[in-house]
Formats: sequence, structure tokens, C-alpha cells
Amino acid sequence: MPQTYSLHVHSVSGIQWRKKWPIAPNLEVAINVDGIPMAQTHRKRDFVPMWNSLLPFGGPTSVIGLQLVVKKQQNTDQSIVQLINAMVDVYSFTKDVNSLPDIERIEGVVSVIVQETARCALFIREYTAHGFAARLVGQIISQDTQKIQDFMAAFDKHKQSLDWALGVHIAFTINNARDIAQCSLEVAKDTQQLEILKNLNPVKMNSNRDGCLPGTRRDILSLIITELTKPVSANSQNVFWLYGVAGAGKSTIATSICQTFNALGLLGASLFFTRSNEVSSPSFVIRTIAYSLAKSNTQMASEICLAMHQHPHIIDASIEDQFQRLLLEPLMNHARDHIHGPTIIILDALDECGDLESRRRLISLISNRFTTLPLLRILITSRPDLDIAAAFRKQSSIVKMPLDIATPTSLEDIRLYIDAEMMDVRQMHFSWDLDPTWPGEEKINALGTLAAGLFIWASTATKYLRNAHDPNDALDHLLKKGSDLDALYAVALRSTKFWEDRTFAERAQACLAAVVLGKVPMSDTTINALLGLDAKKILCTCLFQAWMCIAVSSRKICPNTACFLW
Ligand SMILES: Nc1ncnc2c1ncn2[C@@H]1O[C@H](COP(=O)(O)OP(=O)(O)OP(=O)(O)O)[C@@H](O)[C@H]1O
Repeated sequence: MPQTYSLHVHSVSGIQWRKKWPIAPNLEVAINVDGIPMAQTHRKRDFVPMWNSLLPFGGPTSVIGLQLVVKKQQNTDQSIVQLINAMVDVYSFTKDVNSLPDIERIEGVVSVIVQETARCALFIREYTAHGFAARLVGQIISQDTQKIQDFMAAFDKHKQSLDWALGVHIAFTINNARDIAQCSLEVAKDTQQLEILKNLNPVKMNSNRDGCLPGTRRDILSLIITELTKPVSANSQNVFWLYGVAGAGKSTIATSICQTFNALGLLGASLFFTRSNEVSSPSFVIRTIAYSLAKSNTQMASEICLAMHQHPHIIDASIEDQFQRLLLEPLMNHARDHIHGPTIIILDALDECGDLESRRRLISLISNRFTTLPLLRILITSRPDLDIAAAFRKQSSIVKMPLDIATPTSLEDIRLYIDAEMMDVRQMHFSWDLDPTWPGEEKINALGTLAAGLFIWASTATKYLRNAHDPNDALDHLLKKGSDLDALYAVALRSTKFWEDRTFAERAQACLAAVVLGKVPMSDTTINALLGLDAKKILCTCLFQAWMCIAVSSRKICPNTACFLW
């Protein structure tokens, strides 16, 4: 089956092939550098200049740059120098790029090599930024020597695979090579250990989602990857909070980050909470992270099994105890003997994990204690719900990353998304014989304006068009009707659960109606007067998202929206 590939280059994390849209008649290659589209081709001869153009970002140039730095700083550390030479050696094939027989033949091997390069580069960065003084006196920890040897063996094997792939046929060595590449991050194979670990009773959350459309979210993805891969030093921040309104695209960004680090073998755990799912409970969080970490690293598996042996009732203990015994202590023991690249933990949609009451202690644990965890970098996404925002905002060691829907880049991302989705709509409705440029730039822009930076609106609108009988009619209807965000606002407002308080609901109803009918302006003073001080905070929280959307897009709220609430 012909397939499309895009080659993503991150200046910090290396290169990554991503399979996308298995519909192209030919192999199609798109190159993005740090998310910025550079080129796209169907033909091999176009691939050569593209490949050359990315060398400064992820190819030999940066590897050689790294070599110089390390050599200068650390003449005595021959093992690392040898490792870097092995990396450079593997890239020597790029000189022969003109003689490549066929991209398809080598894509698998190249994919593995670039992933391995990224992991190796992260290891070297960590290595050079960590415990440098100790190595100046010639000390190198035995585990690190082993790790360097593993990397070198893997590069050697990749080089052989590449020669083979170039000379013989399609590179099905990928599986074999990938096995070797992952040898330093072996899963816990010991069946006895696995049996013990199962007692953690972890939950499985569906992470089978699509990440960002290539070309979208490049700024924020690049920023997050850069932050997550910074070498850890004693005072560096390791918890990152990406927050934004409902439907802004947070989970999709988290999915892309998850896929990137999973491909690099650096993902420790990922939990995607959903409100409707009973396993999205705060009580499962710590033990599920511990289980995933153990599965991704044999030494951590041993440490956690030991902790479970020493504390047989840990599963029934408080989450604070679980944090101490199953995460903090094992990680501390592990960190003492190993230098690591980052291990990434992703907690997506924290606002959907339990409710205000049940997650109170988890939020406190995250804001006060997660920052002390060695080795881990933790990415958290959520709406800015009051409890989460209050706890995280006051904690200076948590990095706050707002996902602003009103920026020109967000609006452009949505436009890109609508454009790509329209291609699908055209293909789906081929019987209408739509023009290849349908629906045209003007209508795409109009849809983008209506979406006002909200991906959820754009995705709902394009779903509606896909399912419509006559897409032309449906599109005109949609454009005439304006942005029917009522349903979306209703979900956002209702999800706050404050509506169960009858007094509050009645007051808010009156307040909202007055604002909607234009009797009073929407201002803090009005809200104060109508709801009283106590309710002000609540109102700020629960209407924040919806009203912010309206303010951004300069649209008026429709009275029907309010009707959904009571
Ligand atoms: N960069 C993107 N590329 C393609 N689709 C996207 C992108 N961002 C968001 N979407 C689509 O928009 C919809 C909403 O996005 P998402 O669920 O990530 O928002 P959210 O901010 O996590 O919302 P909530 O707070 O309600 O959980 C999804 O259906 C997703 O497929």
C-alpha cells in the first residue's frame, strides 16, 4: 500500500519519521524542521536537496558540533568521544545520498538511526551536564560505560544494516535494529517481577489518539520538547503545566509529545484522563505511574519490587505513602547510580481526574512533592480549573505554559487544519464532483474566523460537513448560522458541577440573563453585585472558559446557552 511519510526534525530531539495518511499514490516525503514545513516531494530526486537541507539541523553537522564541545571539555573521556565518532561514522552515508537506490529501501533503517541519535544525544547532554567534576578525575560509573558500549554496539549494527539495506533490498532489519536500540531500556522481562508488579493494580487508559496535524502547533511542541529535554540540574524545574480553555487542543498536543518520546524510548508513563471513565480516579495515579516506570526500566522494576516487598500493604496506603515508597525512594536509589536522559511522564486532562474533593490531595502532592522527583520530567495538561490553577500558580517550581487560542499562530493552525480536513470532505463526497480547490480560500478563512482559535469548533464543524448529504449546502448553512458554540459552551459550563448548588444556579441564571439581554455590562463589578463575593470565585471559574471564548471572538452569548444549564 503506498504511504505518505513526513520526516520531522527537532533541533533538540533529533529526527523522526511519521506515517501519515495512507492515501497518496506515491511515496510522499515531507520534511519539517522543528515543526516548520521545509519541503514535500513525491520523487526521489527531490529528496536529495531536501536531505541536504536538513543536515544543519539533525545531520552530521550538529553531531560534529557536539563532538568538538565534548572534546574540548573533556579530553580524558575517551569513551564518549568514541561514541560520538560512531555516531558521525553512521552518518557518513549521507555523503552518498545521490546514489541512494530508493527511499523506501532505507526508510526503516534511517528511522531507527535517527531515533537512536536523538536518544544518544540526550544521553551525552545529560552526561556532560551532570557529575562532570567526578569524571575529571577519571571516574566513570560502570553502568554508564555499559550504556555507552550499548549505544556503540547499536550504531555499529545500524551501520551494517544500512549498508545491507543500500546494497540489497528493502530494509526489514528494522525490527532487529529496533530491538538492539532499545536494549538499554529493556522492559521488565522477569516474569516473577512482572507478577509482583501486577499487584500494583494499574489502570489502562486509552491513549490511542491522533496527535497534531503536521505543521500545526510547531511553536508549542518545540517549546515543550526543549523544556522536557533540558539536562537536569539540582535546581531545574521538572513539572510543566500546559493549560487552556476547553477544546483548545491540549490533549492533542499531549498526544504528539507522547508519541515523540515513546518513539525515542523515553516515555516513562502516560495517563489520559477522561471524565466519563471511572478509572480516571486520583487513587490510581501513583501506582499506575510506578507500574509504567517499572515496565520501561529493569532497574526501576527491581527497586519498585523491593519497595513492595518491604511494604506489603502499600497498595492500600495513602497516595502520599505510595508516592514516597513507590516513586520517590526507588527513583532516588536509581538516580544515585545512573546518569540518564530524561524520562517523561504525561498526565493529560488533570481536570478530568476525579472531582474537586477527590483530587485535592493529588493536586497538593503534585504541586509540592513532584518537583522533588529525580530523573523525571512531568508534563501536565488541564483546563485552568480553580483548584488546579490555585495550587500550581503559587508554586514557582512549576513551569506554566498557557495555550492561548487568540494568537495569530493558533488561528493559522486552525486554518491549516480546516484546509486539510476539507480535502477529506472532498474525497468523501466525490459523487458531487467538487472542484479540487473547494470550498475555496474565502470560505476556509470564514470557517477559521468562526472557530476563533478553538480546535473543538473546527473539528465539530468539519465532522458535520463530512457527514452531511450535500457538503455545499451544509457549508453555506454553517456559515450563515454563524458559530453555534452553544452546545460547546453548555458542556464547558455544565462540567463545573457548581450547578447542583440551587442558590448559586439561580443567582448565576439571573446574572447571565441580565448580561445576555444587555441590561448590565459583563464586568467583575456586575458579577460581584449580582452574585455576592462568595460566588464570585465560583463564577470566575465556571464561566471563565465560555466567556473568554466569547470575548476573544467578539461574539455575543446566545440566551439558549444559558438554557442548557438549568
Ligand atoms: N493540532 C491539531 N491537529 C489536528 N486536530 C486537532 C489539533 N488540535 C486539536 N485537534 C482536534 O480538536 C479537537 C479538540 O482537541 P483536544 O481534545 O486536544 O482539546 P482539549 O483542549 O484537550 O479539550 P478539553 O479541555 O475539552 O479536553 C479534537 O477532536 C482534536 O482532534
